[in-house]
Amino acid sequence: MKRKTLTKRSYTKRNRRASSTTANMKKGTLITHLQQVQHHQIQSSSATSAAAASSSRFQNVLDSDPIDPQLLAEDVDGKDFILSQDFFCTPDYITPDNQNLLYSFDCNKENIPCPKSPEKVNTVIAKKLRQVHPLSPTLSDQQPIVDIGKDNICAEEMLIEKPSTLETKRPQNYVSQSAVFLRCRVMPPPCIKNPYLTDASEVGIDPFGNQRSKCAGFFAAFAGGDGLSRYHTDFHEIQQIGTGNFSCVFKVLKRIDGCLYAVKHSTRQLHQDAERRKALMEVQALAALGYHENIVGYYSSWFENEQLYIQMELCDGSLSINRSSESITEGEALQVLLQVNIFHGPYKT
Ligand SMILES: Nc1ncnc2c1ncn2[C@@H]1O[C@H](COP(=O)(O)OP(=O)(O)OP(=O)(O)O)[C@@H](O)[C@H]1O
Repeated sequence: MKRKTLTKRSYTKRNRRASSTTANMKKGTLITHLQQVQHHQIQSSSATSAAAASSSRFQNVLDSDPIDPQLLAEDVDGKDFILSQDFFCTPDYITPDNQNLLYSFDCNKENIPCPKSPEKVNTVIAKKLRQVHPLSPTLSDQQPIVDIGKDNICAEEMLIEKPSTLETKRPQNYVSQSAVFLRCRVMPPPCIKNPYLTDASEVGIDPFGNQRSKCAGFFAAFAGGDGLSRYHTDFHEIQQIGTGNFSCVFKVLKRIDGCLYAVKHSTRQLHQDAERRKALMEVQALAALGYHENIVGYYSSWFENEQLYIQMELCDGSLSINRSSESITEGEALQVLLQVNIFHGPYKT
């Protein structure tokens, strides 16, 4: 950062040129420079009081302690000598950033009209939208209106229209900010390919498929009444792999971790508390059992659209015994019995 021998009130063009010259002078020309400055300060009829004081201080220094120009020239010669404000007893001012403004500002003139502050613009102000967490408690419908294109929900590029007294009319094509955030919240993320799974590619799904780019159409197909679907937000449904008495089971890809799971959900809506509690028993049993190689793994469960969803480990092949025509060996039969027995108590040999 440049430092200059610039007093606060010496913003005249002439003083600035002198100061600038001083700042640029670094080596071996001290005497010449001091004489020039002294001459300039004395001759200048338009010098300010601060400049005059500075000049007289400088004069005092020269008068009280005369310097042999020859000695000083020898001293200085060959050495880096920075002329600092310490020598001139002027304060250290850091170069202002907006010097252009100062150049055009002549402090010698009195009654300078104060520059007008920019008038408050009453028109629409375009502003970059701050990224706010969708669940932020500060969100409300009272916040500025967001104008977006139909399919463009990229929050950073959205323009906020500030309420204006002149513009009482809302544009036709607007949605509230909270609605936009809600829409962003439920937009499903891309399916991520899990690099730790060697057979992940066999799923055959474009992990960054086009489903996320057109969320409006996407949710029209899936969402329940409230437009939210955890199932479709978190999972990509691949195919149905089984049906039970009261449920159906789907092979799904979890978008965030790129792994395959089975999600089972009840086929009908569970309106009554008693129905829900009964359905939950399966979940609670699975959760309580914990991990066992012979028990299907349990991950999570939730109610959605009054249906119970259970996310489970995806088992190879079908658990249904639909091989009635095929004979099973005694060993296989024992294995099945063993696995079934786990649900009723520890197997003892
Ligand atoms: N985790 C899983 N992995 C692979 N396939 C599964 C899984 N869970 C269930 N299935 C398939 O879905 C079918 C039905 O599932 P499930 O056996 O849990 O239903 P159910 O208990 O018979 O039905 P309900 O719970 O409605 O009485 C199974 O026979 C099996 O083919």
